[in-house]
This record gives sequence, structure tokens and C-alpha cells, in this order.
Amino acid sequence: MASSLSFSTTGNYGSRSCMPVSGHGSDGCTFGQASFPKRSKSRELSIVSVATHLPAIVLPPSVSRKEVAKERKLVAWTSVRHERWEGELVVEGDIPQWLNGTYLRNGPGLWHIGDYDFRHLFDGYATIVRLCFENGHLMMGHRQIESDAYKAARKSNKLCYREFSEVPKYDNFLAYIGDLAKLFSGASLTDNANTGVVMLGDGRVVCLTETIKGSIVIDPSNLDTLGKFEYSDSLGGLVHSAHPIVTDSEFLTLLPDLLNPGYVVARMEPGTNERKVIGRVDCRGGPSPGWVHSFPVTEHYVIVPEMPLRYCAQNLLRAEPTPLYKFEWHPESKGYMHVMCKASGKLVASVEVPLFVTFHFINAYEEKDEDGRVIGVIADCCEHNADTTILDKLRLQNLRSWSGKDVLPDARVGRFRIPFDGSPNGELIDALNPDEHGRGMDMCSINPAYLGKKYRYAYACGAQRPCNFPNTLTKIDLEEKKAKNWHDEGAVPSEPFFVARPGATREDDGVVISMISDKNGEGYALILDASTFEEIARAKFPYGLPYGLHGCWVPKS
Ligand SMILES: CC1=C(/C=C/C(C)=C\C=C\C(C)=C\C=C\C=C(C)\C=C\C=O)C(C)(C)CCC1
Ligand SMILES: [Fe+2]
Repeated sequence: MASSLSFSTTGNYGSRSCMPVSGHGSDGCTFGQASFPKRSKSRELSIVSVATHLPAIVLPPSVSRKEVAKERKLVAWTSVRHERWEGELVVEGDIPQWLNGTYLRNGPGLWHIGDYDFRHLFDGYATIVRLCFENGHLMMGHRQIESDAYKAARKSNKLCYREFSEVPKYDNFLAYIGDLAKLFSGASLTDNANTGVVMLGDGRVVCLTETIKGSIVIDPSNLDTLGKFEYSDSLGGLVHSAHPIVTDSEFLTLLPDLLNPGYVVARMEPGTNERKVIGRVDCRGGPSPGWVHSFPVTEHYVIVPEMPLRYCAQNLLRAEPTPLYKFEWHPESKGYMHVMCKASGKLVASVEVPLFVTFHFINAYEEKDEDGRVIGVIADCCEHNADTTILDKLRLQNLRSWSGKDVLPDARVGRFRIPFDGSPNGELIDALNPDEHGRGMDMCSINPAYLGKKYRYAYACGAQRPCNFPNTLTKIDLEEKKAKNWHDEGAVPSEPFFVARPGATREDDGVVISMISDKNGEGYALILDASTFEEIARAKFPYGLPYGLHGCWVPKS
């Protein structure tokens, strides 16, 4: 059974639902030379490229037909079938005429190199997908981001940089010693920008991960990799929060300091590459800073979470993954929330909070008394009940081998209340009954006009149990403490992304976009009315795409 990765410029997929086209849209929807790759008989992990200079990777013919069939079903956790594709999709339903622009979604979509299969969801090489909406029409395209890590792996047919759980194997001890300097300088850390994508205030589109060097500029109209986003300052460091706060006027980022445990809060103006320090917070507990995948802001404050799941320098350098990868759980070190004034960089509150585990903050806002004085802040997050086992559940083997049992650990909308009255403690409560969303909760978005402000609605992935991964789209009403849930049996939806209707005044006036990795190897783009949370349109992909993480909206210019 042939299982080679080949390149092709022609082919016919044979699906009626997608139309590869050539031509040009008027707003950056470049209808490039699209071609449907041929179905291959076996594992179909072939990387078929429309036009690329990269050499093909050859996989050994090691996969049985049974395994192929199984992987097809689990397209969410199966490497992207082809290196790139672009074409127009047939739309069922009606895409609103006002929805004009491009939704980009990034994620780890290629989990093998040569015959070697990666272990963890977060290890995969970045696959960027674009949905370009224009006057009710929809173009889809996907491509691999050409990070140094990806290009080196393609060229040498082996892993060359340290990924989330994967580490390059050295041929011998001498090679390992020769590489030690690279280990300590961070040169061997990956630049595989597989986590998110943001549009800066100046229009540049940057794909991100947690390594600073993994900030990669792409062209949203054709998904070309344009090059590294080089920070021109001298802030140094190796890692940052994968989720900066990005608005038209600023880019706020958090840099954990692994040497002198603490966090640096920095700001970058549109049109520049220079981050300027706003302030610094020292850690209050533990040997190293807590993992900060994301952080929230209010109108006037930056909130710095100090999670008891902490970075571990030794684990960053280890040859084999530990149960918590680059991190360690230190319950004895406690959890804290710090609040920094954005204008002065001064710390206005620092409280101990109950133990927590979160990747994603949803939003935060200031609480005021009757006289309009700020008395504290509220910060909401997708909280995993202080349980780190979710990291293990996201190992590919676990995701792929689901037996039907209910194994997804419970999660909730965790609501922190951080008082400004000098109290030593903050609270952490359920923002609503987690049963409203099946006790699954992650991958959230809000109406960006409500960033840092009191808000009512959040969109996220919840659970319809039994399941091993969040499998619903859920609209959370934080005022009524209710949720509306969308579910398609056997489907894995990615982050529901809210796009406001131009001119809207209601918070939920808009649509929610998600990409669904469906059963039987299929997939589709889904558009829900954000207010009713009912489907208004869907468009089938030529083949299902792997699960992806985060996206952004690039409005029609
Ligand atoms: C963490 C470090 C690295 C890599 C991080 C990467 C590649 C991605 C992290 C993504 C996360 C935390 C996504 C969370 C998703 C949560 C889901 C889907 C939860 C569902 C459950 O209900 C580097 C880049 C290797 C560097 C070191 C640190
Ligand atoms: Fe994230």
C-alpha cells in the first residue's frame, strides 16, 4: 500500500460541494490556482501542493486499511491531508451579505514527520485556514506555515527543534553535547507558530505560539509565510503569553521571567516592532512563574495571573516529556492574581486565590461602587477545576482512542473577584452552573467591543457527554446564567468566533463562525446567528481538516 507524500498540481477530488476556482476577489480574496488533490488509496497523509519548492516527504507503507478508516473518522486528530488547497465552497443556507472579510484560524495540523508520529495535540506543525466571505460567497484555503522548524523537518525528514512534548533525537552523545549551547540559549526551541493568529492595529497578520521567536507574519490573502516578526527591543526572554491583547491601538503582552521569577507587562504601538515595558510583577510563590497562556485586561488594568501550574526550566531542557511537559504543579505555592495599572505600571492589588488551572481568560471588567469608584475587578476564565489532567487528555493517543466513556474532565466558567480594598484574598466561583454547558468549557470568544468592559455573552466549546473532548458550541449568558448549545453528533467544533454586524448596538448582534471536523473524514464551516445561536449557513470542505485552535477576523479593507 503506497503511502507516499507526493506533490501534484492536478487532480479531482470528486466532491460536488466545493469548487476549485481561479480568479481574483475584490478584497484580498485571491482565488488562486486551486486544484483538487487525488484521493490516494491508503493513509492519505500525502502532502499535495499546488505550487511549492519544498521536497516531498515519504512515509513508509506502515498503515493498514483498518487504521486508515479509523483515522478518517477522527479527522480532528489526523494530520492535514494535503499541504495546501484553495477553492470556493458551496454554501447551504444564507451567509449574511454584510459578512465581508476573512476569518483565519491557526492550529497544529500536521502531527508526523517521516514515519514518526508526534505525541501531543500541541506538537503539530501549524496549519492555517482561511474562510474568505464576500457578498454571500465563501472561499476556503489552507496551508502550512513555513516556520524554520517545519522547513527543517521537511528537509531532513526528522524533528529538528523542541516542540511542546517532542524533542529532537540526537544520533549520538557527541551530537548532544555539541547542541547543549543551543539548548541553553533557546536556539533549539521551536518557532512553530501553531497556536493563534492576530491582526495588529497596522494590519500586519502574525501567527503566534509561546516562544517569542515563533511570531511569524503571513499574508492573509494567500496564506504565504512572509517572514519572522522581529521584535526590535531588547526585552529578551524565550517565551511569552500565546495570547497578546490586540486592539486597533495596542498590543499588550506578558513575558514570564524564568530567571528572576516574575512577569514583565509590555506594550507595542501599531506600526512598530518595539515592545515597551509597562511594569513588572514579582511572583509570590513557587520556584518559577506560573504558566501564562493568556491573561485578561480591563479598561485601566492588566491582570497578571500566577497559576500554581508553573514553568519548569529543567523540563524545558529534558529529553523526554514529563507528565506535565514543560510545567510542574505546585499547589503548596498557591495561586495569585495581580492587578497592574496600565498607565503607571504600578501594582494596585495582589491577592491569593483558590488553586486554579486555566489556559484561556474570557474577559475582565472593573466593578464600581455607587460613586463610580473602582472597588475591584472581575476576571472570567475557562477553569479546569484546578485539575491538570486535561493536559494528558489532550495527548493524541487519548484523543484517537476514545472508547465511548465519559472521560473529559469537568470545566467551568471560573469567575475571579479581586478586591481593591487591601484584602489578602480574592474569590473564585462558578459564573453559572457548569451543567448548563455539560461541564466542558474552553476555547472562548466575546464581542471584541466589550473587551475589558462589563459584558453579558461569551461563546465557547462545551460538552455533550459522554465525550473525551469539548464537542458543543455554547453561548453563555452571564446575566441570565444560562447557555444555548449547538451539537452535531460525532463532530468536533473549533473555537466559536464572534463577528459583529457592522453598526450593531446589541452585544450579540452578529454571527459566530466555527470550523467543524466531522465524522467520516469530513468537515465544514458553520455560521450561527449569534443571537439565536441557530445555524444560518454551512459549507462543506473538500475533505475534513484537523482540529484548530484560535482565529482572528480580517475585515474587508
Ligand atoms: C507551552 C509551551 C510551548 C507550546 C505551546 C503550544 C504549542 C500550545 C499551547 C496551546 C494551548 C494551551 C491550548 C489550549 C487548548 C485547550 C483546549 C482545547 C482544552 C479543551 C478542554 O476542555 C512551547 C512553544 C513549546 C514553548 C514552551 C512552552
Ligand atoms: Fe490558546
